[in-house]
Amino acid sequence: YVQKISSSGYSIIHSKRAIDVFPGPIENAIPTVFVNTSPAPSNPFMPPIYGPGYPQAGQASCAVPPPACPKSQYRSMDGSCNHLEQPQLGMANTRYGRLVAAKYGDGVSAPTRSITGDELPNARLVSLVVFGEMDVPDPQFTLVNMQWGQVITHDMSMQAGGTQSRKHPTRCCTDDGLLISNDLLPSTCFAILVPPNDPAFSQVGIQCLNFVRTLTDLDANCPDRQQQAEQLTTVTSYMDLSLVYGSSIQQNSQIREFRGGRMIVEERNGAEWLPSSQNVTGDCDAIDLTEVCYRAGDIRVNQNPGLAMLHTILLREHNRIADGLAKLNPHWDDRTLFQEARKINIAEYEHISYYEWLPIFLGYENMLKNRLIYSAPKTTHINDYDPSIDPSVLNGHATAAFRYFHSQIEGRLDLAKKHLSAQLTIECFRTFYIREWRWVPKIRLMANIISLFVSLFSLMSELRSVAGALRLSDWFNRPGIIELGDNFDSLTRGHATQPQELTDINFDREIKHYLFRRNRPFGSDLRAIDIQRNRDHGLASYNDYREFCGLRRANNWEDFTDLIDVEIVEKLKTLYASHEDVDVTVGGSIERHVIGALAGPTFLCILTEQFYRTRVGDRFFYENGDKYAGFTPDQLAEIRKASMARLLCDNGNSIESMQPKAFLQVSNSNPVVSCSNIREVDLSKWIDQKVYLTAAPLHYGK
Ligand code: HEM
Repeated sequence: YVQKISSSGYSIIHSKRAIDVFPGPIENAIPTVFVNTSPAPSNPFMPPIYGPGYPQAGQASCAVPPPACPKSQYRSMDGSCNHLEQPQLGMANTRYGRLVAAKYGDGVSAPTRSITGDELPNARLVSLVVFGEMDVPDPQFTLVNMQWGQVITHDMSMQAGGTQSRKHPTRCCTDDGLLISNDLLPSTCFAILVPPNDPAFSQVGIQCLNFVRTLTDLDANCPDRQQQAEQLTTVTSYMDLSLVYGSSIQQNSQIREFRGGRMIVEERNGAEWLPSSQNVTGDCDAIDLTEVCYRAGDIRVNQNPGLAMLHTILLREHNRIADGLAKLNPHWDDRTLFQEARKINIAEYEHISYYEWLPIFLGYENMLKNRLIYSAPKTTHINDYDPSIDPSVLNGHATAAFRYFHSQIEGRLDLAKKHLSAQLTIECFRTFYIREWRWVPKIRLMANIISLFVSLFSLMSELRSVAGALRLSDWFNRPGIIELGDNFDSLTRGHATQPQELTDINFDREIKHYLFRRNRPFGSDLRAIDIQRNRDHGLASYNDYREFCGLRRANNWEDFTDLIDVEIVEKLKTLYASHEDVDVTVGGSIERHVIGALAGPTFLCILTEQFYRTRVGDRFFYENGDKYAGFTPDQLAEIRKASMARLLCDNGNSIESMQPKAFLQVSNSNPVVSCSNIREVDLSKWIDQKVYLTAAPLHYGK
């Protein structure tokens, strides 16, 4: 068992050594192949857009927990009082947690350096040499899988002081990509320098990629700061759909309708959409003020079309539940309807995330063994809340391990229509069979019965065909595209049909050279940013994390070959001065995967630790049987029927069919079926009958 004290003072005692937990053989990873980029498209540069509301350098605040926690059956908006004795745990504007002590260049806050004292190898160079950009579709998983991952990410953390996709007001590079001279350089700058002969950026003379350091508890002068800097995260750590509801009461009140328990929506073309941003040109790369730009519980909502689509679906699900509850309990007031709908929405999301999504990433057996999920009867609570577990999001998780899944991003978003022939067959059936069968000759009846079988067959196989596609970098920060024509449903179907990119060392060109290009020929490189962020946050080395996870500490380069292919280790040798220097973001991303999981042993150890803490450190986790805050056994059984497929069915504009396992591609064992054949959560179990207080469920765990 691993028994380590983290830098924030708590010990990790539950997890077995990674080597014991994952004893199986290791799969081969895809070899790196570096493909040169195409010539730059000739789009003109857009004028720079500045606007109010961006976080400014030096602007960070520390959470102030309430002096006492009121008794509440619902989560607070800012995460406070989830832990009753330490109300600040998991709150917005608190520190990331750390598994392994920080390794700052100056021991306090400066970016990590080599053990030789020199700078670490250039982040863009590492991105180009170690990571590929091949387009390798995943054979099993759909793009919804990747997109749900980003939803979970945005729910759990957001580094302080960043603008994410929007142009940062702190400039480390000039607008034409040159480094600003040292005497004018803001202190939060840590620009990524572009190496000479860069296959993309050198074509247009870009020598510098903007990068602004994350704000820390030292910047914010937090009262309980220690000597070493700890980065702050500005959203609640819990999986509580803070991206939908906001991470403070103020944020929440700007998106809540305060009627019928509903969240604000705007109606256009017969559908309900997220409310509009109050600062269109500031929050989006809008060309004019009439362009659609959304407001939600998280400022990153507009970042890409798939994300805006899932935000919309989660918002509609809230209102769908609130409306359903209002019909069943007409005596409930707005607050009760809002909080109950929020509680159900969060529970469905947690259920989908832990039982449908995470097993794909962490492996079902691994999750069972480490008590992240249970195989329990449907009405049985799992009472594993442990107040000794800190629910904070770990720096090694958010800044290294979870970002490995940037590899799943696809640069082309398919728009999938219902298949025309299937549609025609259904129409034919409707017209002739249903309306006219009474009086048509028998022969026509026979023909129509055949047509019924054909249409059923089409339904059971595949109803979709690709009618177009969006280039990701054309639509960063321009979410309005999802409202055009039938795009919302087509994008939803597309995400449920299209393979995600294979989880490997390849990162799509759209995020490797064109990230947030804002109509310019090139943008930035997300992989280089991930590596630079690793150093900005002073993460301990790959070797340190190996050791922490119970794996063998390498004494030389060759020792890495137990988990990493020899050819990749050879590449590392050409870049890093020592095997002790390898960044965990890099080392963890090139390990061969553990069988049944989508990561190698080091990242799997960090991810497993994180999702254990996120579950067990959350007093409101949906499976808890707390008499006051939990669900009744019958309600819990309903929540456990929630699925990604049904969520998409219920909240599209007009999605009528879906494969039952939406994270998996359509196949004979996962055919597209009518939405009515996919189980739904029956809200009648929420009819106010006061049975709740008398229920005596069986309990698992303590
Ligand atoms: C089109 C999809 C995505 C885009 C464009 C994107 C882009 C970004 C960007 C720009 C950042 C901030 C980088 C920095 O300044 O350090 C970021 C952070 C991050 N991303 Fe992604 N990402 C995407 C999908 C995902 C997915 C699928 C995952 C994981 C499953 C993920 C995990 C993370 C994590 C953990 C962070 C750090 C969050 C924080 O604590 O601030 N992202 N991403």
